[in-house]
Amino acid sequence: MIEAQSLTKRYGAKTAVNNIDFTVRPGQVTGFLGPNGAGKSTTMRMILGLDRPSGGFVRVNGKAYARHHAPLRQVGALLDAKAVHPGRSARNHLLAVAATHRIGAKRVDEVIGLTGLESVARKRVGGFSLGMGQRLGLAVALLGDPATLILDEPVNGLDPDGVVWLRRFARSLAAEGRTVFLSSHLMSEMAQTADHVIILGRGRIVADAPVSEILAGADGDSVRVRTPQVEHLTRLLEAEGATVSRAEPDLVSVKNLAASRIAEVAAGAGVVVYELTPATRSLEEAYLALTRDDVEYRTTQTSPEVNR
Ligand SMILES: Nc1ncnc2c1ncn2[C@@H]1O[C@H](COP(=O)(O)OP(=O)(O)OP(=O)(O)O)[C@@H](O)[C@H]1O
Repeated sequence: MIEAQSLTKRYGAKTAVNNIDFTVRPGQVTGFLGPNGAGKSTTMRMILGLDRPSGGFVRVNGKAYARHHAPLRQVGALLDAKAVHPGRSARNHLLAVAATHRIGAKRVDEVIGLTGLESVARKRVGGFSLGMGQRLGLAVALLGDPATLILDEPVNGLDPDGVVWLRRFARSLAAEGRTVFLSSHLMSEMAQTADHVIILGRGRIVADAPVSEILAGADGDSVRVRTPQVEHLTRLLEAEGATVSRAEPDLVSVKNLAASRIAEVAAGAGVVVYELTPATRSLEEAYLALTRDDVEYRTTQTSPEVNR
């Protein structure tokens, strides 16, 4: 269980995490989502006692991380998979970390098996691919058989098989009753892995809900309408009870009105329409809509591939 209250982190004038409250519960996978720079890593670092909050607090399994006598046995974390001595073998690296907590070689070999590292366990970590490095990071996280796992962007660098493996693995850890908290900037990834998501935008929580709820909310149908007479058509459609939001200078998204009715209204008023496309909003779009105002560095591309 992870509990944050009024958790805040400021770096000079910049507020990276702004007074957030949340609880991550055992027995399920909780996804931590947000665009780059939203504050996910900073929050995870505070959970793990690597950064001091400027305000508020966060507890893991009932206590601040630093107050646990054997933190590896409470919390397993995967933050930066590259932070490993390159000359050591994977097994020796695990043995070295295990020794700090009086964890024996038997458990080291167990986690090697759990993470599928048997064939490379005696190879130098320096030659590992990113995916193998991620598996090794996970093996370290699991050494103490912790009740809580915190994984920062764990699918980064994994090949498609690795992604499927990690997804199943995260779910099996949660099924054992553990708290599994993993970050990602991809909603589509979380939709397949997490039971619950907490979405961060510019240091604030913009959603904290079961994935099923976000999916249900994402299914509102809309119609994309491209026209050079945006203002005029918007007024006409709103008079019909539609909700119209502007996506681009000449493009609107229309809800609560059928495409056929939009066409009739436009034709009746002599409004030129270049495009009229009924669209079902994908989960990815729902996520983008939630975080639209919170992206620090925006590209000019606005419509990602539909991805569910
Ligand atoms: N040590 C630091 N000093 C100053 N600013 C920082 C520091 N660490 C993070 N920030 C700023 O805090 C904000 C949140 O960063 P953070 O890395 O937590 O975001 P994130 O959601 O994890 O993003 P990413 O996916 O890019 O890692 C960003 O604006 C970042 O530039």
